[in-house]
Amino acid sequence: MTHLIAPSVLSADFANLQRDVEMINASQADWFHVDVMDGVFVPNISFGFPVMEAIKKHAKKPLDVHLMIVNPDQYIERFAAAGADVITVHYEACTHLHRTVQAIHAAGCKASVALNPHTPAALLKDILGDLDMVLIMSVNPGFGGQQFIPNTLHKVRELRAMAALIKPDLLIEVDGGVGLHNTAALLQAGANVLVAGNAIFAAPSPTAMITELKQVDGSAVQV
Ligand SMILES: O=C(CO)[C@@H](O)[C@H](O)COP(=O)(O)O
Ligand SMILES: [Fe+2]
Repeated sequence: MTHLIAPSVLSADFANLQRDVEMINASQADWFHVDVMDGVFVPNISFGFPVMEAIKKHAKKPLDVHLMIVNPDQYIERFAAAGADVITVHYEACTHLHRTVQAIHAAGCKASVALNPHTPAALLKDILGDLDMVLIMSVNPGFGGQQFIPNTLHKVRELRAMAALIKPDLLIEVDGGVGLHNTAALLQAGANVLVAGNAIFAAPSPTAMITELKQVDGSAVQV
């Protein structure tokens, strides 16, 4: 499988949301990355169900929903009903993570767990076999446009090695500060889903940037 590109709608122009959704539909992007922030788990509030439903109404590609909220269990079914295809919950927000993952699957979605920059990949060992994806945060969650934390590369490599034994087809998504400068290295380390917000929406041509990110070949890079 070649890698997937998931533009982060958080960086879109919300006053022209339909235009930006159509741009992603017509581009080589694979998923819509939808960042939900509650102002408690992270120091920012983004949007909730009405905006997500508006995105879903026009989106022709899967919705990859990144829940930066406390008590995600309370809302799994509603996010599934609002059109989520992949649901990511944070390791740091779930006391009974196995139960949460089961609830995501029962709601008909792919299940994914996100790790904050300080959370070791090894903590997922006993649940990896139940996951479809792991999201590695390469910035502290809460805002778009932040700088990539370099230790992420090491963490992706470590997780890919762990997954080789337990879950070889695991998707590894990297989220935060991703752009043309680090895409090849991330692919080489073992990532296969890349979220990009600022790199795409601040580019002179977002569509062309998506094509460029999609065409990066990680095989030739040494990291
Ligand atoms: O989850 C988050 C931030 O918490 C991300 O999805 C960002 O929205 C990515 O934006 P860039 O760092 O690529 O600008
Ligand atoms: Fe995100």
